[in-house]
Amino acid sequence: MQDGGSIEYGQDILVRVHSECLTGDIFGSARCDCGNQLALAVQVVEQAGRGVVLYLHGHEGRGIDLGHKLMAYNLQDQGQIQLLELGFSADARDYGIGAQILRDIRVRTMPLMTNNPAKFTGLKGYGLAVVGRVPVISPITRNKMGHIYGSDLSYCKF
Ligand SMILES: Nc1nc2c(ncn2[C@@H]2O[C@H](COP(=O)(O)OP(=O)(O)OP(=O)(O)O)[C@@H](O)[C@H]2O)c(=O)[nH]1
Repeated sequence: MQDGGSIEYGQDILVRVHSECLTGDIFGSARCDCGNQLALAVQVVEQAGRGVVLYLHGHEGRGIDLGHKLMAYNLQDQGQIQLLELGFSADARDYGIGAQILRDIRVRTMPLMTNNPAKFTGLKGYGLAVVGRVPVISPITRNKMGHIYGSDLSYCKF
């Protein structure tokens, strides 16, 4: 967790709740934009002079864990999208712990840095309110570009 500046009364605190991604965050994989988004979030908080970057463990592969994510990547490479058929959820992440951590450090209302509207509902409750969304538009990755330009394989969407 990076906490830049003072939280004071916890109002309008810029927050990024980042799901762990070993391949993207640590190794800079171009299969997803996680690494770029993390770097951008840290930079935006630094520039704002105040904010929180919360790095959530247990979220790897959108909650299906690293091993299954790597299996998904292999299936992608073979041109198959079978993870849902194998019984995995499209998004198994739980934001309860993240919400409690934010509450603990006295965040109350926050503009949230995300491109995913599902995070809004996940972080409600525990006395927290999401009062706006700040898009996290990071440099496009090679694989995402492939997706935009017509590949059938959504790089992160299963
Ligand atoms: N299941 C699955 N998860 C992936 C894949 N590629 C990256 N991830 C994971 O997806 C998580 C990030 O989810 P994203 O959909 O990129 O973004 P988000 O967190 O929902 O939304 P943002 O706040 O906009 O970043 C990380 O935990 C990554 O490890 C993939 O191909 N399949």
